[in-house]
Amino acid sequence: MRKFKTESKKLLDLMINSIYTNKEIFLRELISNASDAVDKLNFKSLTDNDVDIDSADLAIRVSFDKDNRTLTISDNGIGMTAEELEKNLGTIAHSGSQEFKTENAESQGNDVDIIGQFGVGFYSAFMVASRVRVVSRAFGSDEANMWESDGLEGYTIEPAERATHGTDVILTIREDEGGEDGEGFDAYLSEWGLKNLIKQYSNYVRYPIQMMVTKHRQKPTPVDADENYQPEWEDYQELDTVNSMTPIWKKRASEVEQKDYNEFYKSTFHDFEDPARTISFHAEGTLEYDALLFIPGRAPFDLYSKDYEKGLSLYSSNVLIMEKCADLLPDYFNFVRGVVDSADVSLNISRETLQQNRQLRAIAKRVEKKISSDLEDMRDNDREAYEKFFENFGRGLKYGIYSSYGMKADELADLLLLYSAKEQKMVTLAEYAKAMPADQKAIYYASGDSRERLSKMPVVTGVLARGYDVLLLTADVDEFTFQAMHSYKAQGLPKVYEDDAAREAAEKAVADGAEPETEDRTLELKNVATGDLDLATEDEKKDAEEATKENESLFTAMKDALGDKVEKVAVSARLTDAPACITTEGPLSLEMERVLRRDPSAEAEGMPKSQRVLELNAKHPVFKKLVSANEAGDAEKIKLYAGLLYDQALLVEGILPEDPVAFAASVCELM
Ligand SMILES: Nc1ncnc2c1ncn2[C@@H]1O[C@H](COP(=O)(O)OP(=O)(O)OP(=O)(O)O)[C@@H](O)[C@H]1O
Repeated sequence: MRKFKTESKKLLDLMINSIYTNKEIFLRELISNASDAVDKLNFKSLTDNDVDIDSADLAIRVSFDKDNRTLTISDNGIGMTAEELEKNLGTIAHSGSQEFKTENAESQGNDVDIIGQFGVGFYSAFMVASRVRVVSRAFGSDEANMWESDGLEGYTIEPAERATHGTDVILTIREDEGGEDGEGFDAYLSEWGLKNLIKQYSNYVRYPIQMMVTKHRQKPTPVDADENYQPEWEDYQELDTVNSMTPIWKKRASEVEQKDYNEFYKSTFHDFEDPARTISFHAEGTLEYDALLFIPGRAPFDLYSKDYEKGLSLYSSNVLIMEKCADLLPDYFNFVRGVVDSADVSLNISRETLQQNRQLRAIAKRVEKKISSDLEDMRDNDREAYEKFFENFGRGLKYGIYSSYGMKADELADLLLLYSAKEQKMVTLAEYAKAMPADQKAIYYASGDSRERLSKMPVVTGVLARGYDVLLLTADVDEFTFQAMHSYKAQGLPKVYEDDAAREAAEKAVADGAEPETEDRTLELKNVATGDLDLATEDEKKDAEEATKENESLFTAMKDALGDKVEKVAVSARLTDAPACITTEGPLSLEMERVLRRDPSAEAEGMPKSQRVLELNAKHPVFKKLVSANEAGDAEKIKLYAGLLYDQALLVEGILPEDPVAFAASVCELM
């Protein structure tokens, strides 16, 4: 017996016990070796006239013998001589494939897709096998040899028999340890287990991977069968190609029909609906790769659960490296499914991940750009589909802005759709800004749990009455997103001229045929129910100031009656028809307070409270009643009215009075 070199022994031990996290990948490694061997012979036949083979015959075969616990991976590739067996399999970390690649680097072109590079993959067989035999006959030689080892001390090489060129790798599979934590080795001796592994890791290997599979058929009806004959069925075995070979992402988009993409999507990503969009591209440069991405037509049920795993499948030379490579997708595009395939990425030795995150980052950046521009295209050219997309996945985009504290707003803000109270449909922020009257200075929004209710709220109707649109936000995350964004940079708005002379000059220029001037403007996002909207005209402001001055004692009395429910009571500059409304000062709006309160831990942690203001409409008859009660010194009435106005203003916002019984009693008392 020849002994493994000492270093090799250590390495072998490392291989078997630590390099791989997943034992099942041994099959991927052995099939990749077989594919390399076939590829090398194919390459030779293309470059050497003496090598006469029919490339249609090149194939890999997987078979098993349950009774003897053997699994065999055969190929009719280039094979190995005794010396090559010694060099390639006797020395760990010697890669004949890497050598082949280097030797043929110049003439190689696109005709080969050699997978091997480290010279270790073969030994992963010992993770599942107690003994490995390799029977090989080099192309052009009439001798065969067998390499054999138990993966511990050493190996033997002896003459053997093989009818034609190629290699059989015969594994004696370890005994199954059974039980829940057992190794499940028996799966490597079963048709479905092997088929699944081939499909999972080696589906796109360029050469057919054949296996005898069991099929079911109806037996022919006997000639003498009468009407009582019951059809009989039988199992039979047939050699089948298990892998689908050509990776669809390597084909040009123009060569593939959408229905084929749809089929691929559905079968690969287990969806029953067609994807909403298919994005395929080929990147060239320092890092060459193909990518095929899908935007699903519906949200998977677990998208917003913590079990949901984002990621794209990463392939290298048609072999699966990682099922879900999370680094390839930002969180807000976590719904995208697809594949990235690159022969250029530097794999780590177990071929389970990459050595360099820099490469992943470069791919991820490009992938993100492609997704964004595809979404923009859908938004601009197929609004109906985009609305559906946004319904499914918009929450993630909003959350992306919020969780990055607005840093991702530049990338994501234009992908948002929001409901316009004026247009009564979903609009983008750019569309909102474009439709604004020239004097509008901010983007207005209201936030609550139903569009219906919001559109009737006095703070909303007040702003609408001034001719300004209001966005009605109804999702939990909406207002948090808007606060994180703070503002939106609208591009190409009609220029606003501060002084008349400049405006007239510009108008004249346009009349003379010049293009109207445009400008970019940063618009603050303002909640119509918080702070000062600064919408009142000079006259309105003056009226409000006067009413405030004249009724100071009334406001003090009402504030005293309401206690710490409100920060203050004041004259409103935003109400038109309603007698009163609740607004807030500071960053926390009523709606945000309500969303935060839904978190059960909020109360215990000392929930921040919004600073509420009871605003009164000085033009409303109710106000006159308050004034006369105050003049009459009727403190009881002021208290009753203050409480009622406060509760009903909250009711309009969809917030129940803190003490509904007291509220009902007050209404009765008034009646
Ligand atoms: N079926 C085969 N036919 C011909 N040569 C083979 C076969 N399997 C392995 N070899 C040779 O043995 C060498 C070592 O194989 P091994 O799987 O350990 O490494 P590799 O494929 O070169 O690299 P990697 O570790 O990246 O898979 C290969 O480079 C190849 O030259």
